[in-house]
Amino acid sequence: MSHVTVTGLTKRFDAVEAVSDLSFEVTPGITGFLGPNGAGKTTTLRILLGLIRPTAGTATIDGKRYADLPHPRRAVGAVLEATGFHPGRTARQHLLILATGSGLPAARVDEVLDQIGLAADAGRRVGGFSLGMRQRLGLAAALLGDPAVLILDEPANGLDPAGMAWLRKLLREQADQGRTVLISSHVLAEVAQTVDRVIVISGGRLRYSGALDRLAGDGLESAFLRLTEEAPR
Ligand SMILES: Nc1ncnc2c1ncn2[C@@H]1O[C@H](COP(=O)(O)OP(=O)(O)OP(=O)(O)O)[C@@H](O)[C@H]1O
Repeated sequence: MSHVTVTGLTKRFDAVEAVSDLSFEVTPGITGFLGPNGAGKTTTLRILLGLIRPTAGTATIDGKRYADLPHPRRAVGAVLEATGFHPGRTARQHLLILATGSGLPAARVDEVLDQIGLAADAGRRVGGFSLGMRQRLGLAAALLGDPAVLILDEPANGLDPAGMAWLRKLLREQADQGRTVLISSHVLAEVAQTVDRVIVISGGRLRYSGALDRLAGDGLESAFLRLTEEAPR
């Protein structure tokens, strides 16, 4: 059973403490990682994915830091904001380079293109893709290694209502297959239809971790505001 564990995590950027002694556990199913702008979500996810070092504490996937995972792309698939795609490459070329670099079979490329609904556009240059198509391509890249953990930073950005419904269905299928899915958002209402559990942070600190329906009593938006207002930094 794959799990993500954050323990006593702190990250300081000069004078700013972006994350402060943060601890939580993410288990299989879909968990929303929520907080207002600047709450520390992206910083936490970047530490989890080994892109920046914490000042203190640990963030692990199945008990291992990202850098210590023997096959990172098979353990965790991630889509962070502003994923850079070379505009001159086609979607298929892009995925093939990633697959080859990670020792994954080339056959996975067409499987994920199909799964993500980009098969018909696989030969087009990414420079001509819409934001929603880029989001799909990012997801295709995350799914290449068939990982047990998916980490998605603001995956709904750029998706129209049909795209959102499609994303919800895809993530539910992943969770139903026993995967652990963590999705960040600064809008609770945006992910409320998608998630089972939520982790709410504000000012770099944990405000809530638990079932979504325990929050829903007094309305999701007001629960979110109550949890995240007056967060001391
Ligand atoms: N590289 C950096 N250098 C300096 N400060 C940073 C850096 N990265 C993040 N911060 C600061 O850390 C805090 C948390 O930022 P972070 O991007 O983690 O928040 P977030 O919850 O992802 O916000 P958003 O919803 O707006 O994306 C902010 O005050 C931000 O300005």
